[in-house]
Amino acid sequence: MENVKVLLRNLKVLKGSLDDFNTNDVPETPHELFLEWLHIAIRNEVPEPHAMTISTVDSEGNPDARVLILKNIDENGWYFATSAESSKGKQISEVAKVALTFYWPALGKQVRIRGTAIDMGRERSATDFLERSEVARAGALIGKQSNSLLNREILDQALIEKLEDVKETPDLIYSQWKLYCVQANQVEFWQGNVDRKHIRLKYRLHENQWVPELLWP
Ligand SMILES: Cc1cc2nc3c(=O)[nH]c(=O)nc-3n(C[C@H](O)[C@H](O)[C@H](O)COP(=O)(O)O)c2cc1C
Repeated sequence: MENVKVLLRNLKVLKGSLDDFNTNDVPETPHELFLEWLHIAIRNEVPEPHAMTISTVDSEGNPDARVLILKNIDENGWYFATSAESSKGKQISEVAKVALTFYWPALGKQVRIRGTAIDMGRERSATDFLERSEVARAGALIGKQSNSLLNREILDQALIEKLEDVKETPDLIYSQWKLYCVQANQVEFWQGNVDRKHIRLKYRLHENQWVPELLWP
């Protein structure tokens, strides 16, 4: 049998010429620095640079994590949207504390955000919902995200029906769709280095001011 341990050990990480990270002159807020890094990722054609892992905990403190798409970022925080009926939706309604993780491998850059997911309310959630493609709206309108599915034919049939509904009533809104904003209290920027002198800069929110500090790698 193949020796997976050897196979894994021989895989390379943090390849190529990675950027330096000048920590002497950083923006006042992590939001601005995040945008700078996101633009670098987009310019460098990092695949799906807006994909992030969102970690939640359930009411018993058991962690959970999955990938979602970042919808927006502004001075208030990082936005994502999902179904309130899903596992993550239920977990957030019980414990609103979440973490977001971005990793852009070609750049050796990681960003870690810790904070609270705030429900943006009915109107903004509806606007986000209507900005989705027809098929994405149809999928969401079925509801039941993260519930057991008996077989794939049921999903196919439900999608056909909901797509017809969406075409007939283009402003149909799935009431359980929620847009959330993650209001951060800590944001860490990690720049990998081939010589393992990784650079870590963490912003902490202290009395409404962002305070950056370096961390040991
Ligand atoms: C690249 C990528 C993007 C995704 N984007 C979303 C998204 O924006 N919203 C969403 O609800 N699920 C998205 N998913 C699916 C989630 O990872 C997850 O499977 C689903 O939301 C159910 O999660 P839950 O059972 O923890 O609630 C995405 C998955 C991938 C791999």
